[in-house]
Amino acid sequence: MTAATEVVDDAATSATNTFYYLLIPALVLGFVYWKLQRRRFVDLANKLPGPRGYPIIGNAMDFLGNSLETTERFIQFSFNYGNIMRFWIFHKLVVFIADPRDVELILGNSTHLDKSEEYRFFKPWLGEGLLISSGQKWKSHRKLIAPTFHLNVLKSFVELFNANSRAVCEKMAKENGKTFDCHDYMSECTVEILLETAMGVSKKTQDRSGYEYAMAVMKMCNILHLRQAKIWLRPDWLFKITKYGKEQIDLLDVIHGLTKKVIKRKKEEISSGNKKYIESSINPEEKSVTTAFKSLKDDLDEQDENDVGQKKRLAFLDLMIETSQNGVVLTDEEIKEEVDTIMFEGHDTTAAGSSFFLCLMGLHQKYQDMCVQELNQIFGDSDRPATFADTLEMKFLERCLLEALRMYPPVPIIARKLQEDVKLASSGHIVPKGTTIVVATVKTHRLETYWENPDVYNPDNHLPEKAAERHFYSFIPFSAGPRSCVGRKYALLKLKIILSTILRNFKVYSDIPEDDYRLQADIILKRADGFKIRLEPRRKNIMAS
Ligand code: HEM
Repeated sequence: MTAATEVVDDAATSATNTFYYLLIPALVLGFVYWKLQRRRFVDLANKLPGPRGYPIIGNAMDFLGNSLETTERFIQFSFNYGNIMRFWIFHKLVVFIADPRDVELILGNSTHLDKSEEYRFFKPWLGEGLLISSGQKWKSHRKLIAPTFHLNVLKSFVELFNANSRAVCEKMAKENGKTFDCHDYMSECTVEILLETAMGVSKKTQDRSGYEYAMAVMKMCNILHLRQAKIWLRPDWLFKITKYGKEQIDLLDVIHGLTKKVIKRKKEEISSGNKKYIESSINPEEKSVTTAFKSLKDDLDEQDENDVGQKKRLAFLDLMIETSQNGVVLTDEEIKEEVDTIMFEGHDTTAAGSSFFLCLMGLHQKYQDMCVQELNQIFGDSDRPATFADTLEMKFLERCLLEALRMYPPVPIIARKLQEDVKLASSGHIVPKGTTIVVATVKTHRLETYWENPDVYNPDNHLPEKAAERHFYSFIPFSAGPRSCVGRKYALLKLKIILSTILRNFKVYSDIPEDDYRLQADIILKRADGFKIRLEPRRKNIMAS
């Protein structure tokens, strides 16, 4: 060995030694810092009220069982622990909140826009669509999609809402006098409406795939809920080899099959020069589908209020395809993700909301009669379709609908990942950064401090003077703040037309008292015992006319 190579070797050895001398303290320091942070995290977490857990697994056992059992267990927990509940699922901290003052800190703040990790189970289905995307992608897509639910666009859908409402009445007329589950009818109807309106696919080109799609979505929601509730189904590699993993592949075939077909047809239609611009303007008195959420203004209100003059607009899928064709960054995959998102969010929520409404009308005949009285005043003896202006007159029906959404919010919880520590306004507790925070809408809507007799169905809870007095975040069926539901106005308008059409045609009965409802949160809140109702035609010839 030469002197020169010895010098080089010595230098290398000393560099290696220096590296280790620096690395080891850095690692130790890093570990100590992580430990201190973790200790702080754990200390803060353990100051929050919640059930005692076991070493290592924490409260994971509380999440075992089917979705009906876990929903019922969580309702019981919420009685025991009040408005803040802490759970450990192994090392992961999950905190449920319900007080509107705390909810406002999360939903009203644009720091906490990122969805929690649990939403990743939606990815094989919805990809990076609006519901789960984050950062710049979410921001730019929201800006693109929100105007496709502009009031002008919604007004142009009224005719289709009417035609489909009438069609579902004709289908349900076959159940005359029998007790049946109305959810499947509502589900199929809302899928078909979405296809015709937001997707612009004409009825002539539709087939039974709407029904098959709705049924596949229901089963997918079940699987997604199971993945959240059952810890062993969480790791992808384990999930894939279970029967649920295999079933998911088949269900996604049906779901994506329909969305791909819809996009293909729309592209063909547009390339044959058939682009449907919507031209209409809003009268000042028609500035909103409802005034129910006017204290919680969001981007949807701003776009309607700031609208001046007559503008050409495109419905959702037309705009998506035009944007992509104009070369703005929107890939075919992104279009598919957004179509899947709108199809899911837009149908299952309204199907559940309308089914709860019908059961409640069946149970509370007095309120049903009052709705029908209001409808008689609007329509008299005529069975003409509803206009947009008519829906603004359906004030009592709207209150009945809002009350159904209060007691049985179709989206019962909303989860976010905390981006920084949050000091809760209700108790002063600090919830540390990194926590999965769950807004328990279903509980917020039943707090005695904010609602008189919260377990009693009372449409007067939504009288404008009562709503104005209440905390704005005490009624959040559509979430609130920058990440509120983009389809809120669409949903309310569509529901008013479907439900008023049903009540004009049928007297609705339901015999099961609310105390016997078996609630199940399969992502969307449903009744495990089924949405059983009975119908009786109001006029003999109504469906024949
Ligand atoms: C009664 C009917 C509906 C209810 C109760 C409802 C409720 C909600 C709620 C609570 C959220 C927030 C979810 C979360 O943050 O995890 C949401 C988001 C969303 N909803 Fe709805 N929704 C309804 C109907 C609709 C309709 C008809 C559409 C579309 C046609 C729609 C499209 C969306 C989209 C795209 C999002 C994600 C928005 C974003 O993250 O920026 N929803 N909805």
